[in-house]
Amino acid sequence: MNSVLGMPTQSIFLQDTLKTLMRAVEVGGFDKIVYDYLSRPMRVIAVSIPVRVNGSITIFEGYRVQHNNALGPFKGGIRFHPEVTLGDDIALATLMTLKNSLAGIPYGGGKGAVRVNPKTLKAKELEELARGYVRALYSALGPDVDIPAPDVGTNPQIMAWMVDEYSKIAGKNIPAVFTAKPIELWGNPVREYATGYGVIVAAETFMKELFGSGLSGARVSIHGFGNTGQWAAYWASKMGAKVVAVADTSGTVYDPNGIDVNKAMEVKNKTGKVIDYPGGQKLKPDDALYVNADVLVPAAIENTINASNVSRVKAKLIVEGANGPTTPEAEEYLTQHGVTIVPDILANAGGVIMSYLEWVENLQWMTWSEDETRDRLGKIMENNSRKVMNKYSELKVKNATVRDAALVLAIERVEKAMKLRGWI
Ligand SMILES: NC(=O)C1=CN([C@@H]2O[C@H](COP(=O)(O)OP(=O)(O)OC[C@H]3O[C@@H](n4cnc5c(N)ncnc54)[C@H](O)[C@@H]3O)[C@@H](O)[C@H]2O)C=CC1
Ligand SMILES: O=C(O)CCC(=O)C(=O)O
Repeated sequence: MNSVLGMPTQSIFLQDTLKTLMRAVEVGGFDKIVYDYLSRPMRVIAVSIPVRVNGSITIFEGYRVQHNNALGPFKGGIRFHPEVTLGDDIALATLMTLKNSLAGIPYGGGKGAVRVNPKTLKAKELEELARGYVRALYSALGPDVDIPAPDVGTNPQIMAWMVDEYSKIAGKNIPAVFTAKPIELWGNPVREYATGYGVIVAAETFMKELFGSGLSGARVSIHGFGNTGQWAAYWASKMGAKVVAVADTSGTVYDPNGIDVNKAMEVKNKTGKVIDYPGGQKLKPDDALYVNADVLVPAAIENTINASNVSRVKAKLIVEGANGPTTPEAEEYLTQHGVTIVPDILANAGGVIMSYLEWVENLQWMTWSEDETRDRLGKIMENNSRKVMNKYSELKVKNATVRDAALVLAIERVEKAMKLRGWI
């Protein structure tokens, strides 16, 4: 099957995700049935969404992959991207099941996608697409069924339109069905920066463990300068690191003396291009992966560090802000060369952990303060990083990776839930 409603299903990302999952199932000594469950989604819903674009109707394909709900409602973002495939969406939903399990939150995993370049749509058209997605999927969503949030190409404004559409159909306000909403519409201020913040708490914890000192004075390079990358840069700099490179599709800004992160964020939000930053050397987008840095944060998209470029990476610690940025071949090379990778399902879990806290607030119609929430999130990220490190030191398999340890912990929790439910 090459397409569903026109959306391609092929995905190197999915093949790699399944390869990595199989490896962890073997490392952890799990039964084959566990792989059989986790290597396929429980449900895939494909919908057509008609939207009037420039006066005529365009039909967009929308998807929601509900991967596994043994631990609770399906949970994960919605991606608007012109090249996303259904296979990519399945890979992302699989990672959500594992991420939510490792995070210790009461969620299964899901992910949505629409094959669209949101930058080509006018605001009204984007709103119609967001509302159309909810109308088409209404019966499959719900605060105790499936709770979406943003991912690449979506944002709090889109969540606001979505929660409004869902509430209109339901005939009452139901805030807890979407997370990462604007603050004025039942959101929590921490969610905006939660993913990047969590990446940096994980980086700090691993730096201390591996090198005996935290991020202070360390050189950090950030590839991808959207929600995850910008806030990772911000918190790295706040924790005393020197951010030497930041990159988006317009290029890399490199300054070995350190970039003014606030200025870079201001420029990016004004012109849409980080390359407009006044100062530093201007390099190609992928050069941020290769600069001299102690810590590299890939925060753009999957398959960024792969067999073709891995030998150029110089950092000794890679902290995955993006989902699936390192292919298995690249990871094997890096492991052999003494590089530690803090895997996506641990490193970028700050976003969904904060979504969970927002959901708990919404279910009770209450709010916590920003400081209280960030503190709670930081502690969860630090504890989970330590749990993974401990598991890593227990693994007796040759060439085991931190990713293996994280996945084994994640699989253990889902396996227990599936056993208790009588699924396996
Ligand atoms: N937003 C969130 O809360 C979470 C996001 N993630 C993951 O983080 C990654 C980034 O997501 P967001 O920051 O939300 O997306 P975003 O759309 O806000 O930002 C993506 C950034 O990557 C850049 N980019 C894309 N391709 C690039 C390339 N080839 N070279 C250099 N830069 C490139 C874009 O220019 C943009 O600056 C994705 O893998 C996403 O799944 C993971 C957990 C939560
Ligand atoms: O906050 C959420 O539910 C979305 C998180 C997400 O999509 C991710 O972690 O990749």
